[in-house]
Amino acid sequence: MNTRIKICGLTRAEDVDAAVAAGADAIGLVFYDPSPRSVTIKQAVALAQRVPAFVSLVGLFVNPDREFVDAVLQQVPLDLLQFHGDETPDYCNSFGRRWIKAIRVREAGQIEKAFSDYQRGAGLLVDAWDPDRYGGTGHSFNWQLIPEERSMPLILAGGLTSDNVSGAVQQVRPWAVDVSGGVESSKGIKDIKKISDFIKEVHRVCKTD
Ligand SMILES: O=C(O)c1ccccc1N[C@@H]1O[C@H](COP(=O)(O)O)[C@@H](O)[C@H]1O
Repeated sequence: MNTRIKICGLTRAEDVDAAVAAGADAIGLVFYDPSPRSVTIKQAVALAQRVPAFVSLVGLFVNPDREFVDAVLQQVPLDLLQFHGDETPDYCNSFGRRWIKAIRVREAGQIEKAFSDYQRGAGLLVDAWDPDRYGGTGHSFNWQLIPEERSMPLILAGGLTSDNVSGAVQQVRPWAVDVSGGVESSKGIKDIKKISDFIKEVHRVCKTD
Protein backbone atom coordinates (compact mmCIF):
# COMPACT_ATOMS: atom_id res chain seq x y z
CA MET A 1 0.00 0.00 0.00
CA ASN A 2 1.21 3.53 -0.70
CA THR A 3 -1.00 6.04 1.05
CA ARG A 4 -0.16 9.64 0.20
CA ILE A 5 0.03 12.23 2.95
CA LYS A 6 -1.14 15.83 2.96
CA ILE A 7 -0.24 18.09 5.87
CA CYS A 8 -2.69 20.98 5.87
CA GLY A 9 -2.90 24.41 7.42
CA LEU A 10 0.78 25.30 7.42
CA THR A 11 1.54 28.92 8.25
CA ARG A 12 5.26 28.97 9.07
CA ALA A 13 8.34 28.34 6.95
CA GLU A 14 9.85 25.93 9.49
CA ASP A 15 6.71 23.78 9.43
CA VAL A 16 6.75 23.56 5.64
CA ASP A 17 10.43 22.56 5.77
CA ALA A 18 9.70 19.92 8.44
CA ALA A 19 6.76 18.44 6.53
CA VAL A 20 8.80 18.25 3.32
CA ALA A 21 11.81 16.73 5.11
CA ALA A 22 9.60 14.13 6.79
CA GLY A 23 8.18 13.04 3.42
CA ALA A 24 4.83 14.79 2.99
CA ASP A 25 3.40 14.37 -0.50
CA ALA A 26 1.33 17.55 -0.29
CA ILE A 27 1.29 20.78 1.67
CA GLY A 28 -2.00 22.58 2.26
CA LEU A 29 -2.43 26.33 2.61
CA VAL A 30 -5.73 27.62 3.98
CA PHE A 31 -7.29 30.62 2.20
CA TYR A 32 -10.27 30.94 4.53
CA ASP A 33 -10.18 33.88 6.87
CA PRO A 34 -12.11 32.52 9.88
CA SER A 35 -9.62 29.65 10.19
CA PRO A 36 -6.77 29.99 12.71
CA ARG A 37 -4.59 28.53 9.90
CA SER A 38 -5.52 31.15 7.34
CA VAL A 39 -2.67 32.69 5.34
CA THR A 40 -2.57 35.86 3.29
CA ILE A 41 -1.53 35.77 -0.35
CA LYS A 42 1.77 37.39 0.63
CA GLN A 43 2.47 34.67 3.24
CA ALA A 44 1.45 31.98 0.78
CA VAL A 45 3.88 33.24 -1.85
CA ALA A 46 6.74 32.98 0.65
CA LEU A 47 5.69 29.51 1.86
CA ALA A 48 5.28 28.26 -1.71
CA GLN A 49 8.90 29.07 -2.46
CA ARG A 50 9.96 26.43 0.07
CA VAL A 51 8.01 23.62 -1.60
CA PRO A 52 10.27 21.55 -3.89
CA ALA A 53 9.45 19.75 -7.11
CA PHE A 54 7.26 16.65 -6.72
CA VAL A 55 5.61 17.90 -3.53
CA SER A 56 2.15 19.27 -4.35
CA LEU A 57 0.97 22.62 -3.13
CA VAL A 58 -2.75 22.64 -2.37
CA GLY A 59 -4.90 25.72 -1.76
CA LEU A 60 -7.93 25.21 0.51
CA PHE A 61 -10.98 27.42 -0.03
CA VAL A 62 -14.43 27.58 1.55
CA ASN A 63 -17.16 29.13 -0.62
CA PRO A 64 -14.73 31.65 -2.09
CA ASP A 65 -15.56 34.53 -4.43
CA ARG A 66 -14.31 33.80 -7.92
CA GLU A 67 -12.23 36.99 -7.83
CA PHE A 68 -10.43 35.82 -4.71
CA VAL A 69 -9.51 32.43 -6.18
CA ASP A 70 -8.32 34.18 -9.35
CA ALA A 71 -6.17 36.57 -7.30
CA VAL A 72 -4.60 33.66 -5.40
CA LEU A 73 -3.97 31.73 -8.60
CA GLN A 74 -2.28 34.71 -10.21
CA GLN A 75 0.25 34.95 -7.40
CA VAL A 76 0.61 31.55 -5.72
CA PRO A 77 1.77 28.52 -7.76
CA LEU A 78 -0.89 26.08 -6.54
CA ASP A 79 -0.93 22.57 -7.99
CA LEU A 80 -4.40 21.71 -6.76
CA LEU A 81 -7.51 23.51 -5.45
CA GLN A 82 -9.36 22.03 -2.48
CA PHE A 83 -12.97 23.21 -2.18
CA HIS A 84 -14.16 22.59 1.36
CA GLY A 85 -17.54 24.36 1.33
CA ASP A 86 -20.76 24.11 -0.64
CA GLU A 87 -19.21 24.72 -4.07
CA THR A 88 -21.02 23.17 -7.04
CA PRO A 89 -19.26 20.81 -9.48
CA ASP A 90 -19.42 23.47 -12.22
CA TYR A 91 -17.87 26.08 -9.95
CA CYS A 92 -15.04 23.73 -8.90
CA ASN A 93 -14.39 22.97 -12.54
CA SER A 94 -14.43 26.56 -13.75
CA PHE A 95 -10.86 27.60 -12.95
CA GLY A 96 -9.13 25.37 -15.48
CA ARG A 97 -7.11 23.84 -12.61
CA ARG A 98 -7.05 20.43 -11.01
CA TRP A 99 -9.25 20.28 -7.93
CA ILE A 100 -10.62 18.06 -5.19
CA LYS A 101 -13.92 18.46 -3.37
CA ALA A 102 -14.32 17.95 0.37
CA ILE A 103 -17.58 16.73 1.81
CA ARG A 104 -18.64 16.48 5.44
CA VAL A 105 -20.01 13.03 6.05
CA ARG A 106 -22.93 12.26 8.31
CA GLU A 107 -25.14 9.73 6.53
CA ALA A 108 -25.05 6.69 4.31
CA GLY A 109 -25.14 7.27 0.56
CA GLN A 110 -23.58 10.73 0.72
CA ILE A 111 -20.16 9.61 -0.51
CA GLU A 112 -21.56 7.60 -3.43
CA LYS A 113 -23.58 10.66 -4.50
CA ALA A 114 -20.49 12.90 -4.27
CA PHE A 115 -18.46 10.45 -6.41
CA SER A 116 -21.07 10.96 -9.09
CA ASP A 117 -21.61 14.73 -8.64
CA TYR A 118 -17.90 15.62 -8.47
CA GLN A 119 -16.58 13.03 -10.92
CA ARG A 120 -14.54 15.63 -12.82
CA GLY A 121 -12.40 16.21 -9.72
CA ALA A 122 -8.99 14.66 -9.05
CA GLY A 123 -10.25 13.16 -5.79
CA LEU A 124 -12.91 13.27 -3.11
CA LEU A 125 -11.94 14.26 0.43
CA VAL A 126 -14.16 12.94 3.19
CA ASP A 127 -14.21 14.86 6.47
CA ALA A 128 -16.36 14.89 9.60
CA TRP A 129 -19.64 16.78 9.64
CA ASP A 130 -19.97 19.60 12.13
CA PRO A 131 -23.02 21.87 12.47
CA ASP A 132 -20.94 25.03 12.86
CA ARG A 133 -17.68 24.53 11.01
CA TYR A 134 -16.67 23.53 7.51
CA GLY A 135 -13.59 21.58 8.58
CA GLY A 136 -10.44 21.52 10.63
CA THR A 137 -12.56 20.38 13.56
CA GLY A 138 -10.29 17.60 14.81
CA HIS A 139 -13.28 15.26 14.81
CA SER A 140 -13.47 11.95 13.01
CA PHE A 141 -16.57 10.22 11.67
CA ASN A 142 -17.92 6.72 11.16
CA TRP A 143 -15.53 5.24 8.60
CA GLN A 144 -18.02 2.43 7.96
CA LEU A 145 -19.97 4.95 5.87
CA ILE A 146 -17.13 4.87 3.33
CA PRO A 147 -17.86 2.49 0.45
CA GLU A 148 -15.23 -0.05 -0.58
CA GLU A 149 -15.92 0.58 -4.25
CA ARG A 150 -14.66 3.98 -5.34
CA SER A 151 -14.76 5.64 -8.72
CA MET A 152 -12.12 8.20 -7.80
CA PRO A 153 -9.25 8.62 -5.33
CA LEU A 154 -10.54 8.96 -1.76
CA ILE A 155 -8.75 11.22 0.69
CA LEU A 156 -9.51 10.54 4.34
CA ALA A 157 -9.54 13.49 6.75
CA GLY A 158 -11.07 14.41 10.08
CA GLY A 159 -9.51 13.94 13.49
CA LEU A 160 -6.51 11.96 12.30
CA THR A 161 -3.46 11.76 14.58
CA SER A 162 -0.34 9.60 14.78
CA ASP A 163 -2.28 7.41 17.24
CA ASN A 164 -5.23 6.56 15.00
CA VAL A 165 -3.87 6.95 11.47
CA SER A 166 -2.55 3.38 11.16
CA GLY A 167 -5.98 1.97 12.03
CA ALA A 168 -7.56 4.40 9.59
CA VAL A 169 -5.26 3.38 6.77
CA GLN A 170 -5.79 -0.34 7.44
CA GLN A 171 -9.57 -0.05 7.70
CA VAL A 172 -10.33 2.49 4.96
CA ARG A 173 -7.38 1.96 2.58
CA PRO A 174 -7.62 5.55 1.31
CA TRP A 175 -5.62 6.97 -1.58
CA ALA A 176 -4.37 9.64 0.81
CA VAL A 177 -4.77 10.98 4.33
CA ASP A 178 -5.06 14.65 5.23
CA VAL A 179 -4.32 16.06 8.68
CA SER A 180 -4.38 19.47 10.28
CA GLY A 181 -5.33 19.65 13.97
CA GLY A 182 -3.76 16.28 14.77
CA VAL A 183 -0.27 17.65 14.12
CA GLU A 184 -0.67 20.81 16.20
CA SER A 185 0.44 21.71 19.72
CA SER A 186 -2.33 24.30 20.04
CA LYS A 187 -5.02 25.65 17.69
CA GLY A 188 -3.38 26.66 14.44
CA ILE A 189 0.20 26.07 15.63
CA LYS A 190 1.90 23.11 14.02
CA ASP A 191 4.22 20.82 16.01
CA ILE A 192 7.23 19.56 14.06
CA LYS A 193 7.52 16.34 16.07
CA LYS A 194 3.84 15.55 15.58
CA ILE A 195 4.19 16.13 11.84
CA SER A 196 7.15 13.76 11.71
CA ASP A 197 5.45 11.12 13.93
CA PHE A 198 2.32 11.22 11.76
CA ILE A 199 4.24 10.72 8.52
CA LYS A 200 6.42 7.97 10.03
CA GLU A 201 3.32 6.14 11.21
CA VAL A 202 1.70 6.22 7.76
CA HIS A 203 4.94 5.01 6.16
CA ARG A 204 5.25 2.26 8.78
CA VAL A 205 1.77 0.88 8.28
CA CYS A 206 2.07 1.08 4.50
CA LYS A 207 5.29 -0.93 4.59
CA THR A 208 3.73 -3.73 6.65
CA ASP A 209 0.78 -4.11 4.28
O1 LIG B 1 -8.04 23.79 8.78
C1 LIG B 1 -9.02 24.53 8.83
O2 LIG B 1 -9.08 25.46 9.64
C2 LIG B 1 -10.18 24.30 7.92
C3 LIG B 1 -11.16 25.27 7.86
C4 LIG B 1 -12.25 25.10 7.02
C5 LIG B 1 -12.36 23.96 6.24
C6 LIG B 1 -11.38 22.97 6.30
C7 LIG B 1 -10.30 23.12 7.15
N1 LIG B 1 -9.32 22.14 7.28
C8 LIG B 1 -9.43 20.84 6.72
O3 LIG B 1 -10.30 20.02 7.47
C9 LIG B 1 -9.91 18.65 7.39
C10 LIG B 1 -9.83 18.00 8.75
O4 LIG B 1 -8.99 18.68 9.60
P1 LIG B 1 -8.53 18.05 11.02
O5 LIG B 1 -7.35 17.16 10.73
O6 LIG B 1 -9.69 17.33 11.60
O7 LIG B 1 -8.11 19.24 11.84
C11 LIG B 1 -8.59 18.65 6.65
O8 LIG B 1 -8.84 18.35 5.30
C12 LIG B 1 -8.12 20.07 6.74
O9 LIG B 1 -7.35 20.38 5.63
